[in-house]
Amino acid sequence: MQFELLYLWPAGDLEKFRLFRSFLPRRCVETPEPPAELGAQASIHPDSKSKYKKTTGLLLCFVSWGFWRLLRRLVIKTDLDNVAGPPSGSFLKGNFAQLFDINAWKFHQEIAEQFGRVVGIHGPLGTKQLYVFDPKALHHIVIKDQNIFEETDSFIKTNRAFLGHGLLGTLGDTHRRQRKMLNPLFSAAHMRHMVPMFYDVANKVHNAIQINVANGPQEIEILRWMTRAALEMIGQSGFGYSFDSLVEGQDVHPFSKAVKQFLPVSFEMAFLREYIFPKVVDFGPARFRRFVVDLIPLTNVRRLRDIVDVMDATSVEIYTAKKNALAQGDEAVIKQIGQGKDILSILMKANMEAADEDKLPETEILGQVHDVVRLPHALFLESASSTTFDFHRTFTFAAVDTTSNALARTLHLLATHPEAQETLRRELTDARKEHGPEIPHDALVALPFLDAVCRETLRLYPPASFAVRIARQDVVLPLSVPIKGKDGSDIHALTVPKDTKVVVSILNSNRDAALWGPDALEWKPERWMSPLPDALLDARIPGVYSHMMTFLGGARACIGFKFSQLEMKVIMSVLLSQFRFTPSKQEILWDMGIVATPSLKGQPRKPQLPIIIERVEQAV
Ligand code: HEM
Repeated sequence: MQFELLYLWPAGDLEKFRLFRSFLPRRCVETPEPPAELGAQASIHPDSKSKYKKTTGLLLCFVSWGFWRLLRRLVIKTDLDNVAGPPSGSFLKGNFAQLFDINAWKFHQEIAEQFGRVVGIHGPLGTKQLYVFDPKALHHIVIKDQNIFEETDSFIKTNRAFLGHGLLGTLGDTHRRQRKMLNPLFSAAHMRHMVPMFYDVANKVHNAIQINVANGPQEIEILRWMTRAALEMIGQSGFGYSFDSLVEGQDVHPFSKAVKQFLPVSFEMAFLREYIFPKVVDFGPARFRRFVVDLIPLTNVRRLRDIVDVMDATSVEIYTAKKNALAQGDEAVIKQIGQGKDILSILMKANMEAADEDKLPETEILGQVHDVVRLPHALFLESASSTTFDFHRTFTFAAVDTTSNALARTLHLLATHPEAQETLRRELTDARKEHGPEIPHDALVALPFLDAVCRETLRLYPPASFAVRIARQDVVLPLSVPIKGKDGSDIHALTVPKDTKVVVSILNSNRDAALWGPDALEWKPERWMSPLPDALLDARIPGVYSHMMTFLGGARACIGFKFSQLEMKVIMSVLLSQFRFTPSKQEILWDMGIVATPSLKGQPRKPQLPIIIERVEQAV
């Protein structure tokens, strides 16, 4: 088929037009160059009428097919039609806007209270979806039938576009291979090695705060410090790279700002991410997609592009520095790589030790910086980078926002629960008296109240409130407790049709009063100091962490959950033993987002958590 270009090009921008034309398939290159003055022009080939007819025919077929799919969806009944749920918010978006709003807390709570553990919700254009926190159904989704309930295309494709081919952007065998290689790095044994470095970072944060509060209590924006600390911890232990000196007044690494903005900006584009990106993300070569992205005038798209560029440039910088040091025979670096303690080193070490025939090609390690063929998915990442960079981006992104916001939440809760704060301080002070200021790994993880505070915070306030999966084939989803169908029947299991999206409600699973007891909505660290309710133990929640879904479960559970526990505990042991936290007078709102983030009521949304900090007298 021959294409004819009908162009409406801005006057005077001939260079851009030529670049655009160079991306077109060869058969389109006959496109005439526009007249010098450009402007709104139309060039229609005299023989083109029949071609337009063909095109119109094709378009009609496409629209009818879409219409048929839509009609089928509306007419053919499935088990999902019998599941009760809230009315649709709108035909175009279904319940999307209510579920994924930054203030969606109430909606999530209400649908759980009103409809129970399996809720029928509306997707865009009349599609049916499920919202689930029934324990047996969760077990099937994340463990038993995890190969059927996969991450959605939007999750995989957009993560791949923004973060590359790391764990968050891959499926199936590639994901399994990566997981197998990385799991040992997150074992309890390996975590021990990280403790001294974690203390080093925590002490620097302490020193920076100490300077501010030397003359009395001060209101300090603590989320910024938690983000800097979390980034530094993953930077050093993950990549042997220091992002930040953690000194007040010194410039924060641009990467730190980029990571902090990544999720809020992504969340603002949730609908686009979910329903539009997956359709366009594979279109044409990466350079072309990047060219198109540069033309899109939407502020959020530009912000996201710039954020991803910073993340990409930093990853390239880190990798290249190690690579060059290796090439020049820098003994210190080679020794460090030989020890294989950080993620990047593991990749490099594996390659150094592999037999010749098994060695990863340079392109896979160094990255096909301009190889747009091997990374056809890069949308924002013009420099289509390597697996190694992708690990870097994936981990910094996954590790920083989640843990820093969890830490900020914990400090905020302790500020609003002074008794719990004092109990914790006493426990930490005693331990420091016994073991010294850097409580060793085994003693630290065994502190019962510290552990209870972490668990309870991550139960009631999981940083990620939900995860979304899609059924790749028709599948039966059994339930622990039957639900009442709209027709009054008892439903023990549902046949979930292929392509149904399922929202796993981490939030409501963690707050299920039938399992946790009538005080499930209260923050009570003490609940972890006595045996947990039998109902909870019998329910067999499939989460990797303490009967909770906070870190999910199965093969795609959070790989860093022990890492995050340890860094939280180290930071809290240092800060709580020396500072007292009280709430700011400013009202804090927690935006649900992809990761729950604090901001100030009545002010333009900006992630921040002011908190009043003072030095504890006779701190140990
Ligand atoms: C409180 C802190 C954290 C929370 C609540 C959290 C939560 C989660 C959740 C819910 C998922 C599953 C996402 C999905 O499949 O939809 C996940 C995946 C992941 N997390 Fe975390 N995370 C935390 C900290 C960390 C840390 C510190 C790291 C790294 C050091 C990390 C690395 C990852 C990675 C790489 C994945 C993808 C795993 C895979 O698909 O195989 N996370 N996390």
